[in-house]
Amino acid sequence: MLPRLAITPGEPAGIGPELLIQLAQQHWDAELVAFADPQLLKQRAAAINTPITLHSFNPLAPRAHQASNLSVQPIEMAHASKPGELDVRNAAYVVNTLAEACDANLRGDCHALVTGPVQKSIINDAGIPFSGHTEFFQQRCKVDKVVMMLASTELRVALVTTHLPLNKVSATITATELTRVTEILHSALQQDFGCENPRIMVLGLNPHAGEGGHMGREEIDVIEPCLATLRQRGWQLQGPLPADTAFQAKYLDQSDAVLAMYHDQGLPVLKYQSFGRAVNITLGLPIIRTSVDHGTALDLAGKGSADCGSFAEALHLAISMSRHRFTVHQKPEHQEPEKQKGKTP
Ligand SMILES: NC(=O)C1=CN([C@@H]2O[C@H](COP(=O)(O)OP(=O)(O)OC[C@H]3O[C@@H](n4cnc5c(N)ncnc54)[C@H](O)[C@@H]3O)[C@@H](O)[C@H]2O)C=CC1
Ligand SMILES: NCC(=O)COP(=O)(O)O
Repeated sequence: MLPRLAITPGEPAGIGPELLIQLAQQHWDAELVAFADPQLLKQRAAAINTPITLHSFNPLAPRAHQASNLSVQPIEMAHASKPGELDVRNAAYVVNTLAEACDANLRGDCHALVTGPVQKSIINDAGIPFSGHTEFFQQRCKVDKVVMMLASTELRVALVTTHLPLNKVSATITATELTRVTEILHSALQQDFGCENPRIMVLGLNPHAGEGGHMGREEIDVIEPCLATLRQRGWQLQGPLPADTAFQAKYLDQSDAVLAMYHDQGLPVLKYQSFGRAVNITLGLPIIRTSVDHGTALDLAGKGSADCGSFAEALHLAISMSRHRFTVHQKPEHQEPEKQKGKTP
């Protein structure tokens, strides 16, 4: 099968459009379909002095990727965009690209969705409540819960809470929430990452995982009992471990994923190790969605100097996940993870 990827370049003033233009220069064993304004893509290609030929996307006519070409599902911007300059008038355009690309996947016109970075603040400034792609696609796909996981070849980190102010984190970590997140992570590790009996390392919330209740009780009251219940299913769940000492080979070598309680507990570690090579994956959606590990980098936009490594990894992962999910009775090459060393498939 020829995987067809719906790709949203994200914030037009950011680096997303030029990263996509640069990646289009390479060979891809897939069809790449940009859900974007064709004028934006042409302008950004000219700005970085890179050729691009655009073709109208036709869901009925698969077109294998050719270097310097892109299929496009045109979505018009409200206003011409300048690199590095946010424009609140284009916020609705950004959201439209996400909605159309998501719907194309739900209809079965595309096999996976790969997103470039959006500027969450400008979307909110436009009066559109938006905390992230993760929550947006959860709502659009009408599922009750999804999980954000970032993965590199060395490490996978999933989050119990995502884009939430720190002062709301503790109250959000209930037994129900933690159970649901662990279930989604466990199932995704089995289905999409080839871990037959996933080993999950769970972090505590408080310093020293609560120091026996002297530095917070969430571990004793919520996390430990929840993990004990889940272990009755035969699941391999380690923890809750103190987050400051958990990220060492001794523990990581024995786990397929780390489950962190909140965004800035887990992601700085992963990004310190793998920034520019990691992929953000939304688990629990009915569609495949991967994304970059970085933001809009307005300071670099239009210069052609931003690193496209993470965007490339997001495309590769979307292709391999599509092949795995959409090819019946065929074991693709990447499906030997129990024996492989890397954390991304
Ligand atoms: N997937 C997404 O849509 C994401 C969006 N964001 C959004 O991006 C906006 C800016 O966020 P920041 O925290 O400033 O993060 P950022 O990732 O945009 O920038 C942080 C630093 O990393 C550098 N950087 C980022 N991507 C790079 C690349 N590909 N190559 C070379 N250098 C790169 C930037 O120049 C900057 O110095 C925010 O609105 C945030 O919400 C942030 C993370 C992910
Ligand atoms: N730190 C990850 C991030 O902010 C991207 O989140 P999302 O927009 O993919 O939900």
